Amino acid sequence: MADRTSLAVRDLAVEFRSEQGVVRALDGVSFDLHAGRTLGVVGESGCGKSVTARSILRIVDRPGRITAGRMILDPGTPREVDLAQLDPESKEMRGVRGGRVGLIFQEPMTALSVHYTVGNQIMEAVLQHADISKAEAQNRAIELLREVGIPRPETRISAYPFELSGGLRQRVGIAMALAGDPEIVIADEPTTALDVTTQAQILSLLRRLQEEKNIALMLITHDMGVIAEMADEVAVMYLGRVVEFAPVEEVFSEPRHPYTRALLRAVPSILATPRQRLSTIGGAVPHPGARPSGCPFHPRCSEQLGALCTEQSPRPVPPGRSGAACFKVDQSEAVTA
Ligand SMILES: Nc1ncnc2c1ncn2[C@@H]1O[C@H](COP(=O)(O)OP(=O)(O)OP(=O)(O)O)[C@@H](O)[C@H]1O
Repeated sequence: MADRTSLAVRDLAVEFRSEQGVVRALDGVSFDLHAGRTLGVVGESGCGKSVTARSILRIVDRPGRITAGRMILDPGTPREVDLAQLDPESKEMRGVRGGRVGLIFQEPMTALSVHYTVGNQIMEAVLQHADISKAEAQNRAIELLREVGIPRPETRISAYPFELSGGLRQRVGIAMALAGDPEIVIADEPTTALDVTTQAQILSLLRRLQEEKNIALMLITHDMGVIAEMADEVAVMYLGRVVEFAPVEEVFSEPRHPYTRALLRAVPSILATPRQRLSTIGGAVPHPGARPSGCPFHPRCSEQLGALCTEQSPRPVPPGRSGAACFKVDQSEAVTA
């Protein structure tokens, strides 16, 4: 199948301004999402994963603001639109949110109300994006519940979310995300709140649905295990930047950025003995309001090259290409070129 780009994000910058100062949560983020493929977005807490997702859907919390960049949905087609230019409250953006782009939350109750049955809520979501009758929407809701593997969907549509287990609730969350027949689905830590067995089931469901519907999936996680299992390509984020981008095999077999290597060292290995301590990354992620000069990772980097890294900012990874924003990588690639 042709490699169709569903979304092209370029040089995206987001700032939160308050009396305490300006926090640059995203600092020139670029990547593409492709139909039928999964982009895994990984990084420690606070690196900008959720703000990236929320920017695409134009639901960044106040006082957050997109200050630069483009987010082109369906580039090069008659349906092309720059989401960064749309009014978040406009009809067009409401059609994108939950329609052309679906969102799966870590906690499904974020998307669900306790006051309505799951059937009513999915029907409502279907009706927002399709001009069909209520009876047709109800059939579609049952069909969606079946697609996400909910047993006896004809009776389950009458259940309230709190009557369902965490795993079934997340399946309903996925059904909600699919209600508008999206071409892109953004899943923000969709399995973090679940036990390991349920996590595996939900990931395999996501993979099956993605393949069947040729969805471009953006999967946000802090878990390298989830990345290994699900991603085709990986964007590693640090302090509001994509510091490495590569196909998943490359990220695991030859990680380029010192930060990616540190993340991989922090993953527990099945070969480790119970007493072997987990490697953790030294130091904490600085607050984006106090961004270090030069390469933002330099204060924690064991491989830094002195003034180059402390004073200058490495080039961002050009979208669509494998690479790392790192002077050491630039130097070693120059030597081998
Ligand atoms: N509502 C807000 N007000 C002020 N700053 C915010 C707000 N939301 C996010 N930020 C800033 O944006 C940065 C990135 O946040 P984001 O939630 O995208 O991180 P994340 O990588 O998704 O982390 P986590 O894994 O903990 O969800 C944060 O460090 C914070 O400084």
